[in-house]
Amino acid sequence: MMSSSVIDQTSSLSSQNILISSSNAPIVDFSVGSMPANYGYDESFSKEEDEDESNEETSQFKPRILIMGLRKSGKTSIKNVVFHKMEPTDTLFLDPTTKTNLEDISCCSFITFQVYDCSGQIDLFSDPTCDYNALLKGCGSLIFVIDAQDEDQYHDAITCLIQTVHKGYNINRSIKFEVFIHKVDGFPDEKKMEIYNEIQQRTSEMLVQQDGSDTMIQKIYLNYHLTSIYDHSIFEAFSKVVHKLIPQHRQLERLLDYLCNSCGLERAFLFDVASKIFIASDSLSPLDTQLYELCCDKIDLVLDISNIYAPNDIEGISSDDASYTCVKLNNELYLYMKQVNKFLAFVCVIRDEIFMENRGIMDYNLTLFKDSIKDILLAQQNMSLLANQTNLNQNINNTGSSGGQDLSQMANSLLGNI
Ligand SMILES: Nc1nc2c(ncn2[C@@H]2O[C@H](COP(=O)(O)OP(=O)(O)OP(=O)(O)O)[C@@H](O)[C@H]2O)c(=O)[nH]1
Repeated sequence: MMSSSVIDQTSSLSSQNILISSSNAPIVDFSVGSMPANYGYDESFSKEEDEDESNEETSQFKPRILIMGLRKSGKTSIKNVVFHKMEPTDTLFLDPTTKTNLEDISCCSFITFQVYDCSGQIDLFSDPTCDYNALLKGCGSLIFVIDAQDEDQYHDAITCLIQTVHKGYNINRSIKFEVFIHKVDGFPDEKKMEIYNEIQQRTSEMLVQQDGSDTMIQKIYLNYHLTSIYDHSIFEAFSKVVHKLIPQHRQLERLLDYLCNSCGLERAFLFDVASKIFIASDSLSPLDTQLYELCCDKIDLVLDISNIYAPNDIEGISSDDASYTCVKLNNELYLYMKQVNKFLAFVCVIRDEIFMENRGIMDYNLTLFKDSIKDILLAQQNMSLLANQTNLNQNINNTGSSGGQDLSQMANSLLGNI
């Protein structure tokens, strides 16, 4: 219904213009080990020689997401679809996970976190080979996946969730529990809401029952999402999980609010291009799922075009100031996309008459916006550096060894790239 014609591709469709010139892109310290190279992740960003060493040391400061759930609930599929661009239908052939996998995901400058994919085949809490204390201690968010298509297993899944919440909360009070009521594709909306309410109600009742009061349920952060890998709901839910782990999320939201107000935008997003997780969106109106899906499709379209014109060495989309892509929808709206840096893209929806009027203002404001993002990145890296320094000082105090050289190496690798 809303399809479209590309009215203004990047400056021209030569591969040089579509490709990001890495020399112009703001270079930041990313570790990208787990991401496929052809989704905009420049090897040269991550494969600096001494970076591995510093990544190892900084990895302990990355927020961690733990994915848990009963067997066959869809944990590995979620991870692969969101972070590895696996086609949903290919997940039908996935082997069962037999041990907990730790994976470093460094989607963009803001998200550097780790995902633990726990095996549903073994009970984490009774497995002697798994140090669940350490696992939960460093965990920022725990995603618990419940298979909504398997009504017979609801009870077991909820029992396991309650046990997990109890253990998790006792080990780490700040952990955020996110329940993915998964595989809801094919269900009508009423059925989805029915399952949602049922699971939420049963979980609350059992938590109160086990705890003997409602004290715990008032204190824990427990949130529910309806998800499926066959539509955008999994990306939306993961985005919401990630937002809570980004300390600068509110600042980014406010930046987008300013941009919407000053340029007359209907909606604005800051996307991680590779995963289509949106890092932030303006807070002026509630999230419109249809618009979000259109923006995701827009990213796919641009990546596809880029792949055609630069199939071998595609590393992203042009991030120079003059390049942007714009698609006119058949309802007087434009979808506008501009790469902010190697990993992040700004995507907005704007009315056509306002777009024509405000193009100059938009170009100017987007230049400022890109600079602000760079400042936020720098601030984040300084904070990581400070955290590392504190840790090193603690190590020095504990072991009596000198960590001065390590620290200066780390500082160079973190800040030298900006
Ligand atoms: N219909 C539907 N099927 C899904 C969805 N997500 C995953 N599946 C299917 O569920 C099955 C199990 O998925 P896995 O990702 O292997 O499940 P898991 O939780 O990692 O399983 P274990 O390795 O046993 O812990 C696969 O056949 C997937 O194709 C979904 O959103 N909708």
